[in-house]
Amino acid sequence: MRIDVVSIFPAYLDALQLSLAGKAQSSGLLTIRTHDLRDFTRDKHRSVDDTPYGGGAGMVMKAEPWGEALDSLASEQAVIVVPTPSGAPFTQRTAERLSAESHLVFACGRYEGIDQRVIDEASDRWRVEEISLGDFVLNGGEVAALAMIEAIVRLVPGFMGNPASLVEESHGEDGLLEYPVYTKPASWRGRDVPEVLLSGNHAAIAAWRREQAVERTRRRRPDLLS
Ligand SMILES: OB(O)c1ccc2cc[nH]c2c1
Repeated sequence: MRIDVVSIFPAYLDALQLSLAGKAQSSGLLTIRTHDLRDFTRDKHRSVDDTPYGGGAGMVMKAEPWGEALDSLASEQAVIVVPTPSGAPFTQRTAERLSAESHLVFACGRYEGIDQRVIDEASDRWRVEEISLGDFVLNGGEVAALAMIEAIVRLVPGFMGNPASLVEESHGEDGLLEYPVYTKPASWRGRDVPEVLLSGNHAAIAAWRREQAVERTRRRRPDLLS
């Protein structure tokens, strides 16, 4: 999988070179490249924003540099992912679906957003997905892109050292939250690990974990059970 990220703050995405993402890149499983939108400007001031038509507070990202950036970076099969508070919710299903793509281009907006004509023109040429990380507003798309990319790449076959660790995660196929987990010591500050987990009775452990997952989901996310 190839991922390109375009931003006026490309250093925000340096974290992607760490941990698993870095390893996957050295193994050739994954190629992640970040790009400075200002490198696609043509004026001496390297302008990326201007005042909004119709008035209003803040600035809007200019169409020209974005058009040049997407022309240069997006392959025919690319999916252009635009993090935005006005997008469709990003869920584990979204991550699963995008993890099967060969090329993702993340367009990280700032200010009041990107000139709508960029999205409209791109939509005539590539698949474009405007996606929200959640019902809150960040100052730009970079943090959302970091979160989405991590959720996506960990699902790419061969990325995770132990694929089995993906099976019983929150928001997995059963739609439940993860059960509570414990490790040594068996007693800590007067709190003991649940007996069943020390029993060696795998059927009983599985049943307890399922029960805990359902109960946790019912308490914290009843919407997932409806
Ligand atoms: O909350 B967000 O995901 C988000 C994404 C993009 C921009 C651009 C300006 N503010 C933004 C917020």
